[in-house]
Amino acid sequence: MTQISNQEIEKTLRNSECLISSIEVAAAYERLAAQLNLSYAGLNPIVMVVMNGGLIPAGQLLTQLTFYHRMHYIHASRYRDNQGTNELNWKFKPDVSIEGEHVLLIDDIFDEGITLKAVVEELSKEKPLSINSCVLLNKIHDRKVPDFNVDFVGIEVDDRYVYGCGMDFHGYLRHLPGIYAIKEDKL
Ligand SMILES: O=P(O)(O)OC[C@H]1O[C@H](OP(=O)(O)OP(=O)(O)O)[C@H](O)[C@@H]1O
Ligand code: HPA
Repeated sequence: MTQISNQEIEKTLRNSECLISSIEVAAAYERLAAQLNLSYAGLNPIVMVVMNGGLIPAGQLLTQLTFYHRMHYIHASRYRDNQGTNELNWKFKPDVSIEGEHVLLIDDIFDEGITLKAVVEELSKEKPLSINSCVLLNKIHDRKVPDFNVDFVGIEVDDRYVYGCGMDFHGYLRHLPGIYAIKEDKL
């Protein structure tokens, strides 16, 4: 990923508005953790972080989990091929057996749903006992993939390109503790 100068990044930050504050995000993590703790009590699942974006939400959630679990990760990215079709590019497939296991995927955002749907379809071939997904954000629009839904959602977000809390702006700004977007008049 190409480097962007610090000045350009600072300009992006000046042109950004906060859509969801770090306080609201922290409250969403608490709510999500409480739901997961109820759903997974005693189930001893494998928690799979969907890299890169899932890293920060997973880190924030894991310390609040009260059920015993093992943590692994997968690395998959969406890309549009030259036919305009959405494909999933597997960069790292799980190197553990998930057969007969409860699996919980954690990602940052459910946008069109291409990534999580494809990941769930692929991992389901290995016959896990259950496979569910959890995201910090669900983006509200009517372009979702058919026949798939995410199971645990922290916050609904407007249909804008967002960054922070794991989500990037040209590879940067994943570390921001709130959710940001470019101001409408600066687009
Ligand atoms: O619901 P979708 O429309 O599939 O979009 C959501 C996915 O897109 C982003 O990943 P991306 O492929 O950009 O890679 P990243 O995690 O490295 O940012 C994000 O982290 C989700 O995994
Ligand atoms: O709004 C978004 N921001 C960052 N990454 C994303 N991947 C899908 N949608 C988004």
